[in-house]
Amino acid sequence: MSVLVYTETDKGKFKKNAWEVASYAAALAEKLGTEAVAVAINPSDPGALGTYGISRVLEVSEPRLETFNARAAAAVVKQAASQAGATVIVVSSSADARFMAPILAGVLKAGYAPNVVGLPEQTDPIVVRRTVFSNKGFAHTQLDGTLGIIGVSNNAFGAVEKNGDATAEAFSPELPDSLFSTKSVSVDKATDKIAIADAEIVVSGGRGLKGPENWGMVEELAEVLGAATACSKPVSDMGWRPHSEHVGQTGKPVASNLYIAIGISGAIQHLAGVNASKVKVVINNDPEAPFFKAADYGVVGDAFEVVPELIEKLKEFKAENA
Ligand SMILES: Cc1cc2nc3c(=O)[nH]c(=O)nc-3n(C[C@H](O)[C@H](O)[C@H](O)COP(=O)(O)OP(=O)(O)OC[C@H]3O[C@@H](n4cnc5c(N)ncnc54)[C@H](O)[C@@H]3O)c2cc1C
Repeated sequence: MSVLVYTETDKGKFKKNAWEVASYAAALAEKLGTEAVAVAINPSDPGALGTYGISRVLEVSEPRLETFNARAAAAVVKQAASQAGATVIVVSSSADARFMAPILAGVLKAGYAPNVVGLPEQTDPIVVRRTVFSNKGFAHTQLDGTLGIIGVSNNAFGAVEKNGDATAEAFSPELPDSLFSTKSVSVDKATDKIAIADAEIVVSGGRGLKGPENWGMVEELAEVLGAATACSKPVSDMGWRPHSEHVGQTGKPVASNLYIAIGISGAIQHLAGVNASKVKVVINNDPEAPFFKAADYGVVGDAFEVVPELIEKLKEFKAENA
């Protein structure tokens, strides 16, 4: 018996979500009185997972998997689960993991609970709390059967460092060529900016910013905070910002530790996609803007005065605490 975690890599480097799912798997293994084993594809430093509580890493070296392939990844994880004698498999909420996990659930005839926001409330059988209906509610889902797959929501658990060592074992799953018969498309990142999905802090702008020429201060605030930039739907519809920044019910979901909304009214469709964020701050000159009801902190004021002042104060704070 063990907990197996699928830790994702990008060009050999572990993705940020790998630390979070490894930490989750380690805590779950402790709860179940067993070990946490990771499977990683082409990792350059598998031992790094020891810092997050993993004791063993099944290291797959496979050039055909340099580009993500959901069916092949599912085959890897399936065979790793068998090798590790896993009763639970932990995956992230990345687009790749969301593509792979249902295939894995199908081939293993296992239950799959995505959007999980904490350790199981009950372990025999496993019952997890997960967000549903665009983060508007919670469901308590029971994983029946001998094997269950848990998809951990981004930033729901965090990365928890420990003083551990992980031993890496070469693992060579059988991957027939037929798994690679479909063409995989690889998308290079357009910029080196922090991706919304990986961001701990997101700075987002709405129609209140009047035009694309005013985004300099949003980008500067994001840079000072090490944040990703995002926007409301009308802003991307009008072409002020790229569609990749559109967040909300019909855009990207945000589950950051801090979400700063500038000149965004807080329409239900916007909030549906961002309310999984831990702390929400709104800057709006209308005290009646609905976002104030959903926010943890609010500044009633003109964004064109508040944001530059905030940037200045943050720069001062960083200089004093450097
Ligand atoms: C089916 C459907 C799906 C949708 N999906 C999404 C979605 O995924 N994401 C999304 O964002 N929207 C979505 N929408 C649109 C949504 O209903 C709202 O229209 C949209 O979120 C409003 O964007 P906004 O807050 O930027 O603009 P507005 O509603 O125009 O709000 C602008 C805000 O800026 C404030 N403001 C103005 N000037 C200043 C200033 N100088 N300083 C500070 N504040 C100022 C105003 O007080 C106002 O509150 C969807 C709508 C539908 C019907």
